[in-house]
Amino acid sequence: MTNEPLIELKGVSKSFGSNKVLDNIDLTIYRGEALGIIGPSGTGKSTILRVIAGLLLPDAGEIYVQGVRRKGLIEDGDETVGIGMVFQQAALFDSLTVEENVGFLLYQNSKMSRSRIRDLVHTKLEMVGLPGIGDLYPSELSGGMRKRVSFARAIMSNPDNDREGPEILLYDEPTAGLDPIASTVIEDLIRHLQQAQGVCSTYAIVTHQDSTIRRTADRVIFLYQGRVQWQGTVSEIDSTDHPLIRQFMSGSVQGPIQVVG
Ligand SMILES: Nc1ncnc2c1ncn2[C@@H]1O[C@H](COP(=O)(O)OP(=O)(O)OP(=O)(O)O)[C@@H](O)[C@H]1O
Repeated sequence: MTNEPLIELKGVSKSFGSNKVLDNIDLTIYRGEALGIIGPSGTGKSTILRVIAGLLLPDAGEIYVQGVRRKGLIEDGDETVGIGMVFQQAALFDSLTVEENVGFLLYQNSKMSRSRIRDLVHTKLEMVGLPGIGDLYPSELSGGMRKRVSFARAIMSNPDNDREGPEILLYDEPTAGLDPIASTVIEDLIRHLQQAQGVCSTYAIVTHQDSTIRRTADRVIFLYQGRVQWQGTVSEIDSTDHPLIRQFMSGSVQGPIQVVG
């Protein structure tokens, strides 16, 4: 990790109706950092990822990408840093092959030849450890394989735009619903992609899984009631006596976190 800010949120707030989900959040993600975002269900973790990704506008506050203030959504196309997002559900199109899913944006938005896109897709599938599955359909894959295909899609880029892949990847619960071994495969892959040259050396990851927090995050922030209530290193999760962290990590229903439902 460097001490160079890649993404900065300053005073960011977001409400849905009367539900204030993010409340004056300040957060910096540094280049090369692996940031874990944890907190109880419904506390705004996916929302903050979507704000960071530029998929959702905050109601108040500013977002800086490499020191430049972002003016709109990512679709406005003036982002200086490539940002990829891996959604909670793999969100693949069932009627398309793996290759068509991974290369979807290039097929839709570029004039690149089919064979060139195929080659790029092949490279990305190799990076996620799934060479040779381009002709299969999502229904023929396991849940873990579908997740890895969605990683391949997130790191696809158009080399004509002078980028080898996104610089920052945002993962929303990448190991949800996977057994412990499949989770380990995904956790290893996340670290492997971070070390692969030129691709997504920085990431933020939302997760509920203990092993994923410990194996994929360097620094962790704890969101609750719209605020960053705690932050520390992964090892400090075990040493802190902060009541929110102690309750959350022990899974106790007794404590300051209000149990909903
Ligand atoms: N598009 C939306 N419209 C209305 N409310 C929304 C919308 N998106 C999120 N919310 C609400 O914002 C709150 C935070 O949702 P969010 O998905 O960010 O939480 P989360 O911490 O990621 O939850 P989980 O851990 O259960 O996935 C929830 O109360 C949710 O119902």
